Amino acid sequence: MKFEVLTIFPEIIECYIKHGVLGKALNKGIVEVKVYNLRDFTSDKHKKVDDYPYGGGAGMVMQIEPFYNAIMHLKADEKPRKLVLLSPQGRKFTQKLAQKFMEESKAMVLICGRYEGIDERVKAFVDEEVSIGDYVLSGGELAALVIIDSVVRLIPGALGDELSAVEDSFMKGFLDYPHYTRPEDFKGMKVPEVLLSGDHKKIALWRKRQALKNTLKNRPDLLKNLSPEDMRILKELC
Ligand SMILES: COc1cc(COC(=O)c2cn[nH]c2)cc(-c2cccnc2)c1
Repeated sequence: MKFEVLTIFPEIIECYIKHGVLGKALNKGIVEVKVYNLRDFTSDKHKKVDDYPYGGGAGMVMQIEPFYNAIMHLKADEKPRKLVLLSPQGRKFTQKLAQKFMEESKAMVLICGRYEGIDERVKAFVDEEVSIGDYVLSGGELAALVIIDSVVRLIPGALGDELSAVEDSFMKGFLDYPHYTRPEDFKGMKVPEVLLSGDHKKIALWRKRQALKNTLKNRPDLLKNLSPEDMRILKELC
């Protein structure tokens, strides 16, 4: 899978992708990330990318020309790609959408805005407008990294044998169970006995109960389409 990122701060993306799971996936050749500086697609000596908003108002708006020039440059190879604009106004990004992007897109262009936003006419060249949450960031770069990270984790082989995205809690429709590791007793805070029992059936049941308990407490909105067994456990918790 290939990600092409349009941004005025390429170093934000380049720094992050060298580390962890993404770094390994890049080294394995499972994913490719190319970052383009929008200032390289300007036509003035000051490499201007923003201007005052028509109609007045606070702040600056990013101009269409650098985005247009960059998108036309990418499209010159005539390869299919999904163009995604990161914005607070976009449709909500979820694990389900990450799965859809991984399954359907061989290449994605992630378009990062800053300032008060970008010229609305850029959207004529975009396939999707996506938000990672109900808050305003200083720029789309963090949102682009969230999308790259969550989609790459789903690519078969990206996580290696030790991890599996399929096991990720959101893939199962609820929050994760608690995790513990050594020491068994930290200043009197002990690891739950069941996890030391070696009884894998009991451990699995305990983990399911804990996951449902956490989900009921923090994200009841996720509790739908439960299996009869999960519903039974949930009823015990209520
Ligand atoms: C493309 O237009 C944008 C993009 C961004 C950066 O992205 C996010 O904030 C984001 C992406 N997913 N969830 C949030 C921010 C603004 C913006 C800034 C100030 C006031 N109002 C809007 C505009």
